[in-house]
Amino acid sequence: MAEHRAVLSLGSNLGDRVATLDAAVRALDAIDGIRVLERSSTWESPSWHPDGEGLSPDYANIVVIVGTVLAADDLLDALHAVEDALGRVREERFGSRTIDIDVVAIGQLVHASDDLIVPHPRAHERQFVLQPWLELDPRASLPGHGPIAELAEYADGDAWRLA
Ligand SMILES: Nc1ncnc2c1ncn2[C@@H]1O[C@H](COP(=O)(O)OP(=O)(O)OP(=O)(O)O)[C@@H](O)[C@H]1O
Ligand SMILES: Nc1nc2c(c(=O)[nH]1)N=C(CO)CN2
Repeated sequence: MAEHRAVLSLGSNLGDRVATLDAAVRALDAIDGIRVLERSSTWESPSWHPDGEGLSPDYANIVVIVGTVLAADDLLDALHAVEDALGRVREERFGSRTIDIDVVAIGQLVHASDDLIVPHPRAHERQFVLQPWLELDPRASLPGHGPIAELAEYADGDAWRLA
């Protein structure tokens, strides 16, 4: 399969957040079929949860752009393997975690299987995704939602550069 570009969002709000993000980027790059092409700086934001913001420790988030020859569902499996290797425990939905890796977009693909929805259904409203992504690719657009520069003007919440 030809290589395509995928946008990934990585987040951590437990332990040494930046060290975990660094380890996740290295682990992604080490996978056969995935190459890390670009990495944003680290952004911090209050934890988002459907019940309210700031109920758990602040997150550190980055966006990474990878080139991959993996099919969408295989890419998700590879991300889960990295999460598992870095000690993620799957507990409650939207709960605290050492590492979370989401597929934000794969080129202009629109895809929905039982396990994977692309674009990510909440990415367009998350500053902790839009701000680091804007840093890497200010002209990017999210299929079905439009230019991320416009989405960032309306998205709720706050995110600030950590490093
Ligand atoms: N674009 C996507 N990226 C990652 N996981 C996805 C995506 N679409 C669907 N999923 C599914 O969502 C399930 C739950 O993922 P996860 O635990 O990361 O959710 P969450 O991080 O709590 O919430 P959110 O997805 O809002 O960040 C995964 O097992 C996966 O099958
Ligand atoms: N700020 C922020 N909040 C979150 C994040 C995240 O990456 N950043 N991930 C979550 C996983 O469901 C839930 N809440």
